Amino acid sequence: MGEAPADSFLGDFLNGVDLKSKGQETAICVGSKIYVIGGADIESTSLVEVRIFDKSSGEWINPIVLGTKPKLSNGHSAVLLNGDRILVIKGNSNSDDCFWFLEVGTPFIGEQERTYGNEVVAWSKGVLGNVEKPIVISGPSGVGKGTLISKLMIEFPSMFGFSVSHTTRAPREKEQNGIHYHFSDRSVMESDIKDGKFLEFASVHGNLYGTSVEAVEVVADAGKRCILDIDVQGARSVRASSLDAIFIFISPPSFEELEKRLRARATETEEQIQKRLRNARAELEQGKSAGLFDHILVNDDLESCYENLKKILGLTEGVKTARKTYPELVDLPMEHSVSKIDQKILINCGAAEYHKASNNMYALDLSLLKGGAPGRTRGLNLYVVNPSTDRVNGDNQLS
Ligand SMILES: Nc1nc2c(ncn2[C@@H]2O[C@H](COP(=O)(O)OP(=O)(O)O)[C@@H](O)[C@H]2O)c(=O)[nH]1
Ligand SMILES: Nc1ncnc2c1ncn2[C@@H]1O[C@H](COP(=O)(O)OP(=O)(O)O)[C@@H](O)[C@H]1O
Repeated sequence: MGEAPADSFLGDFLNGVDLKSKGQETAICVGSKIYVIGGADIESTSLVEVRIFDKSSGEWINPIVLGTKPKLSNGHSAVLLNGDRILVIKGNSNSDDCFWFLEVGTPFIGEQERTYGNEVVAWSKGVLGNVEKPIVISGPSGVGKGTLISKLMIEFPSMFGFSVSHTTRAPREKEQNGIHYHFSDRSVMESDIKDGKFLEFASVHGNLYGTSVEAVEVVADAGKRCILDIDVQGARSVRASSLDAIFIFISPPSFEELEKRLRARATETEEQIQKRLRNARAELEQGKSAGLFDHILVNDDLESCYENLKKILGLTEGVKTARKTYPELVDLPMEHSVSKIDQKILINCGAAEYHKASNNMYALDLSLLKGGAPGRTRGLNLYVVNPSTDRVNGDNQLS
């Protein structure tokens, strides 16, 4: 327990201005709560601390803090967005590490608070620029998901990356750890799931499978479009998550053909084949669930199914490489001020001599934000503001 922040400290935002840069600590008011963000040891670049002052009870709360915490230098600004997350802009850092989001009231936070029965906040790193939507591919065992995905990865190596799942099942002969799956102990996987490291997980054919947050984010960090090969339960969980994806269900031409393929692959014992076939019937039913899959593809002739998959993904003749271009890095100085206009944040870096005269004012456009905790927050766009015309200059977009 401690004292409430001094009135002068809170004055501005209590008058309706939710911006405050105090160097070491910022305080943002959300409803009846004040979120105080700052380094405990401001002389070092310590990990940031978050405390909450509850105005109605007059008590301090130490929340459960999820996600990777940013290291704060002793200058940062904070802005409340949409009433459910706080944008924290670090001074003295460049644009691939200066934008962070502290989620305080998003659906993810609501879910976590129900799980923990405690006040929860979560950090999500902000990333400039965008990547195309991840692709979730589901379908019964033996339908040809892996075959279709390898064809895509071979034809478009720089465009797609595979989300490497964790599983407790034993590796097949040709499978490599870290490439096809992260083969894991059940106890380790269960403990990581408890720690919030997984985007989704499910028990499939008697084993535990799951997509870690990191598995998806490393692909996007590399500027690639992520492909997830997960079962229908996993697809449902991803639908409910912050990951905005395209959902494709692969269906067999007939149940007999599915059984034939599964047997011909010769990777499972008879008992495992029987289990997979039993589960296939339920999966084929669930694949038709309203609102779950955006596309259903029948994998009869492999080549024509692959052509249809490419069409769905917009891979017409001539498209061979990723469309993403990496944003230019920008250094933000320790001293800067921020103001919010609609979905844009104006960042004024002060003295013109610090930067080139034309580059000391930026606008951060947040209108296309995507993702969020437990993953990164993407879709941030940073523009140079031209001081002579005093408007956001779209031509100078840094991405
Ligand atoms: N929910 C979920 N399902 C997964 C994940 N990884 C793989 N699966 C699914 O688990 C099922 C079994 O996969 P696997 O053991 O590789 O066998 P296969 O489908 O017969 O090749 C398939 O339906 C996969 O789509 C995951 O991370 N999460
Ligand atoms: N359209 C197809 N026609 C015939 N065989 C196929 C077709 N698609 C895939 N296969 C074969 O079926 C088996 C199962 O395919 P796989 O990609 O491993 O399925 P999944 O990943 O969905 O379990 C493999 O031996 C594969 O070569």
